[in-house]
Amino acid sequence: MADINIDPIAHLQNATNFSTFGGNNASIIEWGVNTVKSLSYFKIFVTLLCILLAYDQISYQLKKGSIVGPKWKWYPIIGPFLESLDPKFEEYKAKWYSGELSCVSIFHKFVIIASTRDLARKILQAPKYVKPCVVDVAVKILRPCNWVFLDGKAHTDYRRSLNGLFTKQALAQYLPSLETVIDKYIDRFVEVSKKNKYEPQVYFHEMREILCALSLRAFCGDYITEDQVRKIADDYYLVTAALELVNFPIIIPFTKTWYGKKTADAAMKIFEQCAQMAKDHIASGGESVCVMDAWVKLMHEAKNRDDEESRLYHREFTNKEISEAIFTFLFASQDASSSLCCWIFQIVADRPDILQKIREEQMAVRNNDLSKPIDLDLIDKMTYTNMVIKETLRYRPPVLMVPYVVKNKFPVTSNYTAPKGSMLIPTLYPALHDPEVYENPDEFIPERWVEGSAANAAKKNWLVFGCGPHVCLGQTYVMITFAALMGKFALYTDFEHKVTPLSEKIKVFATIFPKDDLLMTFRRRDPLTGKVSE
Ligand code: HEM
Repeated sequence: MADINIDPIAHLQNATNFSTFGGNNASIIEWGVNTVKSLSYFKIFVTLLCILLAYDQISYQLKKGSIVGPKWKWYPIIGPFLESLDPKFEEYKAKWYSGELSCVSIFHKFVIIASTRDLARKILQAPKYVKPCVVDVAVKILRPCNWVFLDGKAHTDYRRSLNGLFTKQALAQYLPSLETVIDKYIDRFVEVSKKNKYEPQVYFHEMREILCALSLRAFCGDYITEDQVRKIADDYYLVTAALELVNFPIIIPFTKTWYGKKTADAAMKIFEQCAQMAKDHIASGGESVCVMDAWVKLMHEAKNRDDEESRLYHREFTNKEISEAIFTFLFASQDASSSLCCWIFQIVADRPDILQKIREEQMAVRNNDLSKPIDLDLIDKMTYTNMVIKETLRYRPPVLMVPYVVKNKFPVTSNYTAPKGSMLIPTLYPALHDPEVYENPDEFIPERWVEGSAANAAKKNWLVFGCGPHVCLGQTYVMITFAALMGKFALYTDFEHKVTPLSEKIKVFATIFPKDDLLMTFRRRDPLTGKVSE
């Protein structure tokens, strides 16, 4: 191969001409420059590559310290990047059970996975050292000024102003709209099955749609039209795809991230219009029936008060700000809630005894009076249905891990300090499958949640919704919505699940889903007689 002379580095020599180094130093520099000059581009490239590879390995070893992880970065620079494009639940699981702290390095990112209950809690409750970590492109899609990117006191203060929108009292106002959506989708699911001659078919997409419709009705009430709900529900998967863990950080037209941003912008535009309608409605003395109304009402009422709570609403939240916050609620809820929905229908359909108990409870809490609308009082009495929801969340926790980034060097254990800039991921699954707390953790046993049981007492293990300053804002909403949803579907439909070898296998798509995408049929059922009609 022909050597190519190095002219481009002539500037190095020029630099030495200005130096004030003594004789020895000058000759060393001269030697260095001459050596470099004698090299070809190819040799320089190879040398730089070797330095880069050595740096990559040494940096990995230093960060890894004593924790479990590959001895070397077997695939230099990229690490297990290709595997992370198609995450496998079994591989995650192997990682969690390989040690309480384990690591991988992908490109420049050093990732530490914490898999015990206590370490997960310690991290989630350490805002001094960590903050939630999102993929780079999330900032562009959710917009940099969005409240979810606030940290420390700014986050705590903003969060306090949102907590009021998801209290039980606030949620009670949204229940009538939710019941309307549930009724509509009961008809729809039966219709879809009927069209398919009651042959089992994939219901994964229908589950995502019903959850999106429920959320949008709860957040925006009737300000959002049916068509807008359908459009957002249809397109939302583009946002999920754009925010996958591994995605290109720059938005290039016609790529996944571009479609994701377009969808998010269109949804936020609709939410902005809804926010204005909510402001007009509350200003004219209207009742609060959705999250937007509740938010505007809190602002309205705060004008004449000066207590600590009211002071949180003393400023006017703009329509844009409200729309961005509402989008974060949708973003936080859509995948996790759809995951829960798929699993609960599959699990209950596969266990007719459990379905029967839910039905009996649903009739009992209504005193056999089916005209009774769902309210908080009714939900509070649904003890068994609630245990089934809790057990589904434990057995198949939608959120497996919550990525955080280390802001300041963090002594996670007495032997290991997580370096600044690394990604630190508390894992929720092992705490929820801890055999010391949950006997036979891989079995689905709703009864383990009876009042006074070991599972109920082990509050520290209940990490389904995280803990600490970023604990899930929507957890009570989830429990109430699913009690209403499961209750009505159990009463008014007869649903069957087709079990395949993939049904119990877990597919990771932001959250977790049955690998066969949930094959089901729904038939109409008379709640009083139990008669099923086609
Ligand atoms: C089954 C359904 C859901 C599950 C399993 C779930 C789980 C979680 C988890 C694990 C976190 C992170 C907590 C932490 O970092 O400590 C979180 C945060 C959050 N969730 Fe949920 N979630 C669900 C549904 C919802 C719904 C319906 C909403 C809508 C209101 C919601 C709103 C949020 C928000 C806004 C945050 C971020 C809170 C903050 O940073 O202050 N989630 N959720």
